[in-house]
Amino acid sequence: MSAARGGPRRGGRRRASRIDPARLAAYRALRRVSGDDAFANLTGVEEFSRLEGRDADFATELLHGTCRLMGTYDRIIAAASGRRLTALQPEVIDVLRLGAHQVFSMRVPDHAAVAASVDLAREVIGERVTGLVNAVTRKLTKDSLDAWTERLSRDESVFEALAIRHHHPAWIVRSFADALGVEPDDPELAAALEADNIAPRTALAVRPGLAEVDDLVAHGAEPIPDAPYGAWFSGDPGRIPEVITGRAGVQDPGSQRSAQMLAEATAPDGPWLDICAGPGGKAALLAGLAQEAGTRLVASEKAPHRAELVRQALRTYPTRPPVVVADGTASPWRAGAFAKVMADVPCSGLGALRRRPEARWRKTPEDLADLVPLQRALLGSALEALMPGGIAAYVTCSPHLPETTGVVEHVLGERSGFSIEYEHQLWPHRDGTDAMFCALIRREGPRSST
Ligand SMILES: C[S@@+](CC[C@H](N)C(=O)[O-])C[C@H]1O[C@@H](n2cnc3c(N)ncnc32)[C@H](O)[C@@H]1O
Repeated sequence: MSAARGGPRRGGRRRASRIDPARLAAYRALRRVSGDDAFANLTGVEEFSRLEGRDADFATELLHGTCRLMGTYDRIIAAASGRRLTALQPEVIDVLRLGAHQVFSMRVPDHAAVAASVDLAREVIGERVTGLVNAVTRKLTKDSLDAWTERLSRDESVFEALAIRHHHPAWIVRSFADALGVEPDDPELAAALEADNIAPRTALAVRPGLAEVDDLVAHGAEPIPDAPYGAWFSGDPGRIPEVITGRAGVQDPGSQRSAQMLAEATAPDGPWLDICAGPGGKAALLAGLAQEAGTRLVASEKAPHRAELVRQALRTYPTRPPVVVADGTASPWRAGAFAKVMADVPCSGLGALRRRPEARWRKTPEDLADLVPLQRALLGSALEALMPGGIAAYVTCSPHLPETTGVVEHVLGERSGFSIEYEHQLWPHRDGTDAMFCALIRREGPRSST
């Protein structure tokens, strides 16, 4: 049995435990994700540090895949067990979730997935639950994932059915349909949802003036079309000298594009401001572009520890841009002092679901209740900081209309003398980027070109 098909190799020696280390580590990590609200990416790194090669790959796929499809697996487990999920012990649910992922989405033979789930249950919970785990996991193997989701979605509303088939909560399906402006039966909606089910490639961005894309290509990276500062990279970016020395960093091409759009817009002479700079990805790109344009960037961030990350991101520029700790909603800058302002506001993060396996199941529409007023206040403050003729970028890593065009319309509706010069929503399935929203908003006045 190959490791790819049957799971990780157990080695020839007899073990005290029948559980292979990869499944056990994946279970421990999943307990932290589902029980303690830990992040799967970070937890995986910690829990799998002692695993090597195939074991590490197997555990990572098992944890991330399980987290990504968790809501769907939960519905199937409830149906297969004939009980509400809340009637099951949390530890049992996690064993069954891992079993479901092996049965439905990994090349593990059914008998191996069932046996491994029963062994795991015995080891981490006790003999008394092995009968239940055996019966439910066996039942899962009776049908494919598609057959299960078709059956479970049959009597559901159109959005609920799409949610089950494409592994998202229904409110996010609705949100994407609204943002795309499509009916639920439009194939583009399915494509947008499916794009979230595929982990993105790692993208790097050089700091302008400190490194060239060719420097990254020399280490095996691949230039990204239409991203003058970006390159795709397979492998550990932490091993690239340009990343180690702060001359390049990891950054999605959608983020790169929003910084580039602001930098390339015409504006009067004057300094640039980033009012929500932490951890410093866009500030690092803007700082180099500002220097090339003969001006300087001021980076501002409310959280002191995130301001420190911005300082780290900017450390390699010979003329270090100032980093200040400030609440952007309190308009701490002199009104009209800046030619360009980046407002990359805190948001729901619905545009980066493909990056964080568990995120979609944690977010709720209620999260927006606090975010939208904050986003409005930050954009209002960004606009006040603009000099006549200056331009601001309002950016979210979300396509959710209330926090994208909804905020822009609200804020511009409250004041005169500003106009939208550009508005664009990127999508993973269309653009290969995170679903970043960017609006460029101009303050009326003369705009001599920089
Ligand atoms: C989406 S992140 C910015 C990402 C950053 N621009 C980058 O590219 O790395 C939003 C940031 O806004 C900060 N923030 C939240 N409330 C703020 C406020 N009232 N004033 C300034 N920054 C704030 C958060 O701490 C967070 O670092």
